[in-house]
Formats: sequence, C-alpha cells, structure tokens
Amino acid sequence: MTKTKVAVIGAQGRMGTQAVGAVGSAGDLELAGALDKDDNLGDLGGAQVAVILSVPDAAPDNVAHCIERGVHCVVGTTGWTDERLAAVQAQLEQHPSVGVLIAPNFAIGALLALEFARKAAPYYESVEVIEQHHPDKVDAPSGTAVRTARVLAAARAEAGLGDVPDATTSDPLGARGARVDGIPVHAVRLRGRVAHEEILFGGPGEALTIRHDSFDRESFMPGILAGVRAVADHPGLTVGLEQYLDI
Ligand SMILES: NC(=O)C1=CN([C@@H]2O[C@H](COP(=O)(O)OP(=O)(O)OC[C@H]3O[C@@H](n4cnc5c(N)ncnc54)[C@H](OP(=O)(O)O)[C@@H]3O)[C@@H](O)[C@H]2O)C=CC1
Ligand SMILES: O=C(O)C1=N[C@H](C(=O)O)C[C@H](O)C1
Repeated sequence: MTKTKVAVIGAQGRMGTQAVGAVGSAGDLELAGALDKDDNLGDLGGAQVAVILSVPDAAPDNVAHCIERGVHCVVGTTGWTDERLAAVQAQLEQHPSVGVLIAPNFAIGALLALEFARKAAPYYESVEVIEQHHPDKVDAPSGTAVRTARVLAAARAEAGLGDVPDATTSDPLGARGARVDGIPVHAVRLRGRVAHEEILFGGPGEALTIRHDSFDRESFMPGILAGVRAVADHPGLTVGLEQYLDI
C-alpha cells in the first residue's frame, strides 16, 4: 500500500504534538515533516497533505505556502475572517486541483451539535452560544462558536425569523457578549477546561440546550485523520469537516 505523506505545521503545539502522534500511528499515512515556527517549510518533506495547527496569525501564510506547492491542506487553526477566506479562494483558482479543508472543529460531537442546532434553529425565538476553553487560547470567540452562530443565523433567516429578542438598552461593560451575525456569543476562559460549547435555545415556557465537551484533545484526532484521507478528493475550499462526512 502506498502511504499518503503528511506534514504537520505547528507540530510543537498542544494540538500539533498529538497530531504528529496520530499521523505516525496511522498505517496508511507517513509523517513526512513536523514543522513549527522557526522551521523553513520548504517542500514540506515531500508531503502530499499538510495538517495546519499553527496560530491564527500564521495560518494564512502556511496555507498559501502549501497551495503554491500543490499540497492539500487540512486546517484546524482558527481566526478565518471573510477576507482571509477570500484570499485562499482566489489563490485556489490558480491551483484548481488543490483541496483546502478549514475545519473549525474536528470532534465528531461538535459536528453533530452543529447539525442538531441547525435543525432546532427555526423553532426557537431565542438562541445564544456559550463557549468555554482553557485560558491559553489566544482567540475569542472560538472558531467553533463563530461557525455555530453563522449557521444559526442562516437557518433563522431561511425560516423567516427576525432578530433574537433583547430589550437591553444599557450595557456599558459589554455584559451581553459579542454578536456574530446577530447571534449573542459568550466566551469563558477557565483553567482546567479544554473545549466546550453550549447552544441555548429558548421559546415560550421551554428551553433546549445542546452541549458538547472535548475533555481531551484526542477527541480531535479521528477528525483530522478523516480530513487527511478525504481532502485530495475535494478540490477547492471547504469550510467544515461535516461537508466531507455523511452527517
Ligand atoms: N479545529 C479543531 O478541532 C481545533 C482547532 N484548534 C486550533 O488550533 C490552533 C492551535 O491550537 P493549539 O495547539 O492549542 O495552540 P498552540 O499555541 O499550542 O500551538 C501552535 C503552535 O504553532 C506554532 N507556530 C507559531 N507560529 C508558527 C508559524 N509561523 N509556523 C508554524 N508554526 C507556528 C507555535 O509556536 P510558538 O508557541 O513558539 O508560537 C505553537 O507551537 C488554534 O487556532 C486553535 O484554536 C485547537 C483545537 C482543536
Ligand atoms: O483553541 C482550542 O483549544 C480550540 N480551538 C477551536 C476553536 O476555536 O473552535 C476548536 C476547539 O474549540 C478547541
């Protein structure tokens, strides 16, 4: 069997170290490179696929480097603004056979939570998102929460729902949190947490809460490997691992 050669970028980080182990342990994959901040990415050790788990400020350059060399990308790093995504899309037009997967969350439960939330969204007047992470995380709100809020907003718009009800007229300290496409999003940072998300729905006389917890980063590894195995069959830009899976 020919093994797919994989490089991990951000290989010394919390996620990167586990991803290096997961790739190295997979019988159908070969670890071609484990690269971090001070390394020259070069030809990525001859890799066909790069797993990008660097920091938000570095990932756009990492992705551009890979696309330029025809290397498919499985990107877990967060911080993807519309402008950054547009730049990836534009570069891919010059490299149409390259696949780039930007996956805000690789955990199967987080993908299911997103789909359950999409399904519930039309039925509830109120919805808010609370994410909780370890305090070493550099970005807020989390990429998962941003994607969840965007999916919720789109599902609400499609169902003809208006703004979430909120009579607040005075909030000088920002206690009502951020708004992502009109959806309130709250970020908690606590020592001991890994990655957690709650989607709170409210309607007359009832509530529905969808919650996902990653207690260990091992929860992300099967999704990374699934992305690595599928990315070459999905040229162009894909946002969300659920697009590759039958969820
Ligand atoms: N999609 C998903 O399921 C998940 C996504 N994430 C996301 O993955 C990203 C990484 O998270 P985490 O592992 O916790 O973060 P870490 O800070 O632990 O790891 C990031 C690593 O990238 C390195 N790095 C910095 N700049 C560069 C560069 N230019 N090129 C290559 N490597 C670089 C860092 O080095 P140094 O420390 O020296 O700066 C560090 O070793 C975050 O955006 C996080 O939100 C996290 C968990 C799951
Ligand atoms: O930084 C993290 O830890 C995580 N980052 C991703 C995000 O921002 O959504 C995925 C997961 O929540 C863990």
